Amino acid sequence: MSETRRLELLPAVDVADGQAVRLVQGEAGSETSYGDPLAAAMAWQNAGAEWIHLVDLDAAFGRGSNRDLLAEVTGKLDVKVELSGGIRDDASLEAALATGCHRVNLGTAALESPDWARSAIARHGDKIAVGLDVRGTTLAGRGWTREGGELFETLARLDADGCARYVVTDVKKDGTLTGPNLQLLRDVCAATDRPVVASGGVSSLDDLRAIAELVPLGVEGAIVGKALYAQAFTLEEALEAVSR
Ligand SMILES: O=C(O)c1ccccc1N[C@@H]1O[C@H](COP(=O)(O)O)[C@@H](O)[C@H]1O
Repeated sequence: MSETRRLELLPAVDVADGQAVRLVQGEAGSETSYGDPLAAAMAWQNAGAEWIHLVDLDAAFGRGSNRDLLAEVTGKLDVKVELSGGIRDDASLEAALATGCHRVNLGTAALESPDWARSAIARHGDKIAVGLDVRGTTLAGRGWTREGGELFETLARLDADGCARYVVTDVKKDGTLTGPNLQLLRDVCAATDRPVVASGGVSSLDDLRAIAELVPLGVEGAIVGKALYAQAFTLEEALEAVSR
């Protein structure tokens, strides 16, 4: 008898100007600061996290880099790290992988440099995930400021290229505490046999339970950001909520 997998939770640590921040719908200037990124990541690790979703927002926006800081944070954590933001060429990819992170997310590069993304996937297999950040079914890149094609066409291309996993973010939900876009997750799971990590909008333990219901469809994990920082629930409560 096959056993249903438990939903993985990935607390998010998004870094801008050296600080852990949360944005609303990815809008530059909407950030609330939550202090030292290492302290934030350690707090989630100490609360039982198996993963940290670690994002260099300045690199994603193309306005700077927190590369050394993110490498230091990754090196000090014992849990798995999913690293993203500004990974767009061989140099940034090699630097990201050299941190010892468990995997990296490609965003803009998967939209704008399909040949390079294909080659990165071929070279690194499941060390690479692609972030599909959407408004409706229109993909967004470059700090979510530029449109990057149609979701399902891009998904088909990336599936054919062997992409191992997708991190699906509803940009309009991100940082809003208005609940995840469950239909988007169902639609993506119906279009691919690769695992999907859900991102954007989680506000409550019931939201996490609702995402956990999608595990049999292919949802593997959920990124949780604002709700944890706003103390809507604790990570311990979240882990307990998805454990059964
Ligand atoms: O996570 C955010 O809030 C966010 C906001 C605006 C842009 C990107 C954001 N996060 C993640 O950054 C990477 C994309 O970076 P790039 O395009 O590869 O440079 C992706 O994982 C987004 O989800």
